[in-house]
This record gives sequence, C-alpha cells and structure tokens, in this order.
Amino acid sequence: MIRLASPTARREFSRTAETQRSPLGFLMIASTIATLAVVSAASAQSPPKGSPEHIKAVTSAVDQNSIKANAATSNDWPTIGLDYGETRFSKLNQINTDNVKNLGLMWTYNLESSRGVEATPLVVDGIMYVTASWSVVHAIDVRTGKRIWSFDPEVSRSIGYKGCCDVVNRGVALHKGKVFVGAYDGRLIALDAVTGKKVWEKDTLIDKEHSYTITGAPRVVNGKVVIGNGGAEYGARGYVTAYDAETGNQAWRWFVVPGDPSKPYEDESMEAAAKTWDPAGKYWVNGGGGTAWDTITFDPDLNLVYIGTGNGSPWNRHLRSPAGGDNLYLASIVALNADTGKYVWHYQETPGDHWDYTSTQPMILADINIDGAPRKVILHAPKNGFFFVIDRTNGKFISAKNFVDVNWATGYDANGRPIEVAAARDPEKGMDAIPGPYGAHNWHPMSFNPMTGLVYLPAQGVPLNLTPQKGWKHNANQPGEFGGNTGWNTGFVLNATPPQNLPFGRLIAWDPVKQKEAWKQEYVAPWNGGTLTTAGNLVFQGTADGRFIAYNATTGDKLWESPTGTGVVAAASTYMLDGKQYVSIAVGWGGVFGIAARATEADNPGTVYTFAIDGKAPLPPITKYQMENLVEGVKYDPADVGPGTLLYVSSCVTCHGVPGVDKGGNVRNLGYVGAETIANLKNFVFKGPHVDKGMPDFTGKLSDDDVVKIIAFIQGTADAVRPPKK
Ligand SMILES: O=C(O)c1cc(C(=O)O)c2c(n1)C(=O)C(=O)c1cc(C(=O)O)[nH]c1-2
Ligand SMILES: [Ca+2]
Repeated sequence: MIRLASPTARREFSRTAETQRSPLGFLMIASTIATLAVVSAASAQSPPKGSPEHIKAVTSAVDQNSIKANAATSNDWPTIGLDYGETRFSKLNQINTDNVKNLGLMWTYNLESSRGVEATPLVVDGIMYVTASWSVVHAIDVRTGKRIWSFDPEVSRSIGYKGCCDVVNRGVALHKGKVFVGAYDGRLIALDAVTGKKVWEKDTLIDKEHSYTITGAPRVVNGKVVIGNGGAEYGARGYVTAYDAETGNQAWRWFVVPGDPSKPYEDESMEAAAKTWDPAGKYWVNGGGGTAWDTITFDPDLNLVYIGTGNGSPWNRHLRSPAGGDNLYLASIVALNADTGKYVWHYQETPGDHWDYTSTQPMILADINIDGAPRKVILHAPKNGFFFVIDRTNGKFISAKNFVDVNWATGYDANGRPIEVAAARDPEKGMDAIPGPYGAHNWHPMSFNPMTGLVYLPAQGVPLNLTPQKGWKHNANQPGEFGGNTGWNTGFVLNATPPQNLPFGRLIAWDPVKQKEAWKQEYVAPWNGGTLTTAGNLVFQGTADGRFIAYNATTGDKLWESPTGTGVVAAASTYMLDGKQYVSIAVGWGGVFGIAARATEADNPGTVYTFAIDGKAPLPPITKYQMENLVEGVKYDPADVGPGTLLYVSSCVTCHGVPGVDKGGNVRNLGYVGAETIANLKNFVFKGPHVDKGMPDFTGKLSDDDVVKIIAFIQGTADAVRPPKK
C-alpha cells in the first residue's frame, strides 16, 4: 500500500494519476507492463527448445526485418540463399581453416527419398526446414536430429515424367510462422511451421493442356509469395505469380513471353516483347517457353524482384520464330516492381536462345567496387558459359567473360550483345553445342565471399550434339525426337552424331571484378553440388562422387572431406546453435543429369548430414548400387534395331540413358535390369509397376510391335558395347 506522506508526494501522485488518464500516460503504463512482461518472461522458464511454443516463437519472428537483421550475424539461415543478396556467405567463423579438420558428424536424418534432393536447409534457432524429392517437406530439430513433422503434398506419382529434370524441389520459404512450398504438380502450399498442417493451397497453373511443374523455392517479398514454373521443354509459357502470404490471394502475375497475338496483351511489356517474335512460328501454340523455374531474387531497398527466365520452347529458334528476333524475355534477367509485378527493366543474356541456355541459374546481389566506384550489381553465371556483372539498379551491362570454353559466341560487345559464331545457328547442320543444354552452370547455387572477393561456381561440361530436326511440329512425336513420346519439344535431334568434346566437372573460384579465374578444382564427373562460403575462409561443396568437402577459400586447398553415401547436388547451410557453429547438407543424387548417370557406387537414400567441430556420430553404412549384369540373350531381329533406336530416343532415353553405356542414375539403365525384365518389357511399358514412381504409361503411345523393336535396340546395343569374352 502506498502511504502518501507529504503534500509534495501527494501532488506527485495526483500528477501521475493525471498522466495515467491521458493517452500518453496510458502508453507509459503499457510500456511499463511490457517491460515487466519481458523481464518476467526472461526470469521465468522460456519454452523448451523444440517445443511447439518455441517453434512458434522463433518462426513467427521471421520476416523481412529479421532476415535483414540476421545478415549482420548469420546466426540463422532463414531464407534460401541466406540473405536477400543470396550470397550464401556466412559471417560465422567458429569453424575455420585451422579447425575444420576436426569437423565431425553430429547426426544424419533419413529423408526417405530415392530421387534428387536439391534443397538448402533453412534453420532458425535450431528448427530446420528442408525438402526432399516429390516436394515432401521435413521439419527437423537440429538439437536432436529428430523429425518434428513431415508433410507430403501427395503429388500424384504418375505425373513424374511431366517435368524434364527429375521430381526435385529446391526448398521452402519461411515467413511469420508459415512454411511455403511449391509442389511438383503446380500447387503453392502454405504450412503452419509448428504443426506442418496446411493453411492454404493455390493451384498456380493456368493451363492444363501443357506440362507445368514447380521445382523452385518460393521467395517472400513484401508479404507476398512469388513462384514460377517449369515446363519449357514441353511447350509451356512462362510466368511468375505473387500470392498474399496470409491469405493465398493472388497479388500479381507477370508473363515472361507473349501469348496469342489475337488476344489482348496482358501488359506493355508483352506488347513490346511480341515485336521480337515472328508469328509465323505460332509461338503461342508451342508455349514460347521462358519458364522461371529457379531463381527469383529480391532487393528490398530497390523494391525490385529479379526473375531469371528460361529457354525457348521449342529450343530451335528457326522453328520457334522463323524470321529470328531476340524473343524477349527468354534467357534474361527481368526486374519487376515487388508490389505490382510490373516490368521495370530487362537484360537478355542469350538473345534468341537456340541452345536451351536458360538464365534461371541462381543470382547473387552484391555491392562491389568496379573501376574504383561502388556498384550495386547482379553476379550471374547462366547456362551459356559467360559470367555476367549487371548493374541491378537499371539492368545496364557491365561485363561478361566466359568461365569455361564456349563455341557459340566469341564474347560480348560493349553494349552487352554476344558476338555469335554463325555456325552455332546453322539451320541444317548439326554441331556440338558448347556448353550443351545441361549448361556450363546449372541450378547448383554459387556463393560470393566479400572477404576474398571470389565467387565459388560449380561449373561443368556435358557433351551434347544438336542437329536441327526436319519436319518438326508441336507435339508431333516423330520417332527419334528426344523425349517426343513423353511430351518434349526441342526441334533438335540430340546426339545424331556422337559429340566430340569431353565431360568435366569443376569448382571455379571466379573474380567478378577482374572477370578471371583465381583457382579451380577438377572433379571426376559433371553435376557437383552448390557451394557455401564463410568468414572462416572456407568453401563447402558436395560432389557427384559422394563427398562433402571444405576448401581454403583463398587458395583452393582441400582441408577436409566426409563421405555422404550418395552423390550431392544441393548446397549446404551453416548456422549457430546454442553457441556452436553447425553445417548441414541435404544429399540425394538426381536432377536432370542424375536421373540416368552416376559417379559413385554408393546409393544411400536422401539424407541430411549435420556436422560440427568434434562431432562423433558414426557415418551411416553405405548401400551399394545394385545392377544386374549387362543384359544378354534376349531374342531380337537385327532389322528392328534401327527403328527401335528411334522409338527408344522418343520414349525412353531421357530417363534411362543409353543401355549398357550409361550405368543408371536414380532411374535404372535398361542395359542392367536383367534379361527377364527386357524380355517382358511390355509388362513395364503398359500400365507397368513404375507408373507410381513417375514412369509414363505408354498405353496408346506405343504398340506391342514398337516394344519388340525397343527390345531389339536394348539387346542390340548391349551386344555392341559388350567387351569381347576372353
Ligand atoms: O525449361 C524448363 O522449364 C526447365 C525446368 C527445369 C526444372 O524445373 O527443374 C529444368 C530445366 N528446364 C533445365 O533446362 C535444366 O537443365 C534443369 C536441370 C534441373 C535439375 O533440377 O537438375 N531442372 C531443370
Ligand atoms: Ca529447360
């Protein structure tokens, strides 16, 4: 009880009482109560880590401000590329060049998937969100390595073949207590971060005639979730859509390429783009392409969203747009207003794309000094083999330099146009495209370390010969058309002539100011993982041959490695947990190269590996990849091998590779599945047992007689490649 002793004290009290009645006073009391609440919360027990209350508290706090604030410490990994620049540069240095040799396993978590795993794990205060194949989301408690929940959007496995490049997913976005995932079948789904229960779901697909998928990670910009689609191998028209994060209501949509010119253009940018396409190619029937299937990057200060756009559909421009033209906005970086989705500027990296040179590769927004002046730039290494530095305020070209050998252009002129080699567009003659359609760099994220000034870039060469296809028509499915019987439309015959260049995989440390390589590491195969770099002067990368490696970021010296039980394609994340730095990587062999090819005999399921200094957990035992002997003795008529080859190319090769030549990836090679399976191929091709794993049912697409011919090709090829018996 307050005793009002003196008149002064009484006066003081009444004045306080006065102010308490005024609005200002109310605020003062409220703030006092708030302060008391904070004090008592701190002194009382905070919710146990990993409890629903703790997960709710830490995930609800993730928003634009917290992501910006986290960039100062890198304590958490709250968004796919770590920060809005998507630098994948962590300021953490507890693990560094001196002690990385003591890095050890804390735990592994089985993602229970056998297809590609491409996601970077997000982590806030030890709560991890990561996706496996088939867009399945896992919430994991890093403190224990145990599942909190998992969510399977139950994508019908029968549509697996409707995406070009494996049933992959590149991860989730986290915002104010929700987890956002794009499902392979085109749904954008919001989940409660605590329970994994669905909050809302939107079908993002505007057109069910063409094959659209989602494989990329959504991004949240100004409270909206932005997502694009895949499908440009199938005749899709690219677009990106923003949905309100709370309600799922559509906020805006921007198309990448123009639609049917007999209908009104959606906006001025489409009207301008249409002038760069020849309507004689009926591009709107073939979709046009440009699908934004991976990178979407956001600069909150400029309020711009940057979209990396995909290849033309079909690939061959002579067929798509016979009179030529740049075919905007294919293979470009396009800046959109984050609030309205309105076009602001574009820079086209591959005008008139002809080689599947997507620009969907992850972008990095960096502030670097060029010619003594600070510039806000985008660093980008698209499929086409050139490293680009672009002014991100206005889209102006700064520089481009090839980071691997290329044969389609000799360089870029001062205006940022490629100086093309005419033979690369020969309408009749085929050539090895260098880079080939797998790209000199694919979706595997690169990272940028401002301390070394270097970009760590997973580069590669996958040889492919492209010969213009005679008589191509949309969905005509000519025998011999690559993937034609599963919906592909490229307008090229692939490898009609065996390619003469050689495959390679390489980690390049690239100086974006000098546009020059600083160091490199060669690998045994293409298709190595994304990179992570840290203030401990480290670069982390997983490899196609099943290792997770740490390098010295300055010199490229290898400092540490661990086996991973399968090939790695995703990039790692790092974060602090209760005062200790952790590194996590989701492994799982796959993606477009990994469907049919492999570089390791280890065949463990998709798994999250988490490491810290002095971790002592045992590595999981390795399961060896199972293959039958090269198929032998299946009866066939040699006259069927020729027609069987064409049928195989249009129906089987995209997933199964070349029998007896490739060794199988996450899908089997038909040279190594046993004679009984090949002799009974009909049972697999028509309503077969693998339809629920994503294989097409070829009923009505192949005849019994076609299957006989395909068998002839498989056995004939196996016989041709079999080493002579001693
Ligand atoms: O044109 C497209 O729409 C599209 C989509 C995708 C995809 O969604 O995964 C890929 C590609 N193209 C592509 O060209 C490509 O090389 C590729 C590799 C991968 C992968 O995950 O390994 N996806 C894709
Ligand atoms: Ca593509």
